[in-house]
Amino acid sequence: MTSSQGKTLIKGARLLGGEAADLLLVDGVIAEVGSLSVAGATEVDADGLVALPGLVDLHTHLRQPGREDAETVLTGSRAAAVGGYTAVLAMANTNPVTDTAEAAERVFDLGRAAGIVDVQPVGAVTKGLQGEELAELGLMARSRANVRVFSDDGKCVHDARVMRRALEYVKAFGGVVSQHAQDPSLAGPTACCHEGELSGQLGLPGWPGIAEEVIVARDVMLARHTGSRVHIAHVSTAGSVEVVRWAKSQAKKDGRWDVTCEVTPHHLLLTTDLLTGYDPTYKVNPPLRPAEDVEALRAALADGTIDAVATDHAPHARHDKEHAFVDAAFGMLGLETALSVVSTVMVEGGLLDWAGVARVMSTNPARIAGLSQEGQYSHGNALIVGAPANLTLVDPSASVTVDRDASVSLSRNNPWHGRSLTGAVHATFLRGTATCLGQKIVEGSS
Ligand SMILES: NC(=O)N[C@@H](CC(=O)O)C(=O)O
Ligand SMILES: [Zn+2]
Ligand SMILES: [Zn+2]
Repeated sequence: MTSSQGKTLIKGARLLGGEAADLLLVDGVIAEVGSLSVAGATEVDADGLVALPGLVDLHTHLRQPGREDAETVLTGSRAAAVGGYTAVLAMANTNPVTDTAEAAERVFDLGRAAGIVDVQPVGAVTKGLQGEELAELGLMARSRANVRVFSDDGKCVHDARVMRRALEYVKAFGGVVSQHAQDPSLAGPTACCHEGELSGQLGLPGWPGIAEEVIVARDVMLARHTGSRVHIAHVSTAGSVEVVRWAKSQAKKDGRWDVTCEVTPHHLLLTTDLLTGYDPTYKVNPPLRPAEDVEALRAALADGTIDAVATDHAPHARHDKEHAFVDAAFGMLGLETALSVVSTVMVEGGLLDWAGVARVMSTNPARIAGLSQEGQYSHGNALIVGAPANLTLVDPSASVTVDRDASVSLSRNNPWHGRSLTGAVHATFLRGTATCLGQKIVEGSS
């Protein structure tokens, strides 16, 4: 383990892609920033590397408890560290569902025991994700796990009355409801790809963008009505972005509502025409969309309409994924490749600078998840003296060809396999301790 008690000196990193400086990490915090030479410190050569605050993923499926053959809190934490993350929000659609304080504390404790990233459990909105009765929202919030984000992800909270009650409830403790926006009456139970010309040609039951958009529209109005916080998970259409852009412009006027949203790396780059080969690796919910939607998502991430990039890392065992397209499980891996995809699409594409990447992959997600003010467990901080030493070193010019078999995840449903991307995570530090160094997980950090 790299000097958890000792000192680490990061030499010559470009802070948020700007000026180069040395960073001294001592006892879990950034102790000094400047031109430094420190006797007895472990030195990390960061010449040419960009330093970002540790990445925060608002949307990770860790599969424990229940599907430890696909991922565990430990293996998912390793994948997160390799991907530059220092905190992840673990979705509630496990078995059993994270719908009680005890269940949330179990996930929280597994995360602390792994000790590689801060694992923050997401609480279910409704018992068993059934969409009917509210789960123990208050008890989860007051538990040791300090749950602030609630989601039935995998399922939409489709009953407007239930959504309204949930928003009213979480408002009391500054919680947020993260909505998987998909109206079940517009997206039938067999839908498995974007509804359009191609779904007709392929003979696959499609689900239309409007199934997402009507829920986004309803929920931003519920956010206004309740004065509570709605976060839209994995927005995938130009129409959703339009609704959020409108809601944010209105919210600026009266300050009464708070709407945020996230986009996944795959919806920023992959399009629905990948489905022509019926490869279930590309089967995901919400589905890959046409290029016009992808363009709108990129523009919205650049202009701040979309607040965050979140992976929706969704590991699946081979026997659940390797089926005929209609029968395969929904979801794809994302933690290890997210930064490289964002670097390729947004930075190389001239749409965001590195300060912008820090905003959408660390600062904004930390704020949305309520992790900005948690003392030594705080994330998304500026790289300044006294801040917790959660940081990521990125090599902006590294050229990587993704190899799914090099993954530390237990699953192999990797849609990026064989693709070349520009920009890669070099190292990750959690409270001053390297969890990933030279693109490798640090042995013993678990
Ligand atoms: N994204 C997916 O396609 N699948 C997710 C569920 C979800 O995020 O809706 C999963 O849990 O596998
Ligand atoms: Zn979802
Ligand atoms: Zn998800």
